[in-house]
Amino acid sequence: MSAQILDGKATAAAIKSELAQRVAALRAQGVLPGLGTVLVGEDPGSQKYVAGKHRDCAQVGIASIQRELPATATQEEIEAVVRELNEDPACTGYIVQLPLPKGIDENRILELMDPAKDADGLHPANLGRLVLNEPAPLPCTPFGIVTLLRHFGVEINGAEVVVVGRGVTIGRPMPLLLTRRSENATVTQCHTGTRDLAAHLRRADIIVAAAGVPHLVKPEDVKPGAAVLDVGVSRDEHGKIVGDVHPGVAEVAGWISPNPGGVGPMTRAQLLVNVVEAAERQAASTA
Ligand SMILES: Nc1nc2c(c(=O)[nH]1)N[C@@H](CN(C=O)c1ccc(C(=O)N[C@@H](CCC(=O)O)C(=O)O)cc1)CN2
Repeated sequence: MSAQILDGKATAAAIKSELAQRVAALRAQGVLPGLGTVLVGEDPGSQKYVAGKHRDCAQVGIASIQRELPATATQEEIEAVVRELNEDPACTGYIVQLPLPKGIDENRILELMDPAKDADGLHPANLGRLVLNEPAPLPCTPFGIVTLLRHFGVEINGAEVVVVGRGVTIGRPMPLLLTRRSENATVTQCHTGTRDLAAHLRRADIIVAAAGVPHLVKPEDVKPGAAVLDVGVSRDEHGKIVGDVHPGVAEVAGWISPNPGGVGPMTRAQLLVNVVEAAERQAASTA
């Protein structure tokens, strides 16, 4: 039997149509949410993701502010753009597209952002608030995964979840979201140093595969009926996406997120949620 599809594209469309109404309400109060993006370099994947973010903004009525720098940009030049967006009143939230080119101190750039405008939830103060269980913008991909699972009624409460990966955008924050009382999952974090990944995967009710290793999760390593989220993005020689999950997993799993069309569109939708919520907070504080 084939797994049910965790359709991120359709779920994101529903989120965006609800957001369009909230943006219209903000505009009626004279508040115009504006998303800024900082893109450094010419990585085709990053260019595509940023373009998608601005397409989404246009759909829901959020203004777009785009800053692009060449791959040769210095730390100081990137920091100058970050300082400018911190001060720009038209920019109510923004992101710095990651990864930044080699040699750039990414953490220093994230630290420089105004945490009140951090639409990615990656500023150290916001990650700290997540650890402390305080309200904060949530990192978009983990937030999108939780929303997707909830939307399709996949049981998270009490589930054994295995997260594969330890990067700052997904692997590190994902267990923080899943172990909140509202989600109540038990999480095992695996990574390239994990000795017997298959043994962990076989016990999981939910697998979040975010290692960037093509077809790392194989059908024989998945518990029948498990929910499997494919976050990995590698490319074949034609530029086509190859995920972390082997296609044969669809015959064993109970739920599977397509890739593309699963977690990617949810990442973008949750970014807009963060932008709208920040604008709503700003509107409330000036009312
Ligand atoms: N500042 C950030 N940088 C990065 C993040 C992030 O959350 N914040 N996450 C990833 C990339 N990412 C977001 O920027 C992202 C990945 C994928 C998609 C997406 O819509 N994918 C489509 C397929 C697009 C394609 O064909 O390549 C899909 O899955 O259907 C959007 C955003 C790293 N950097």
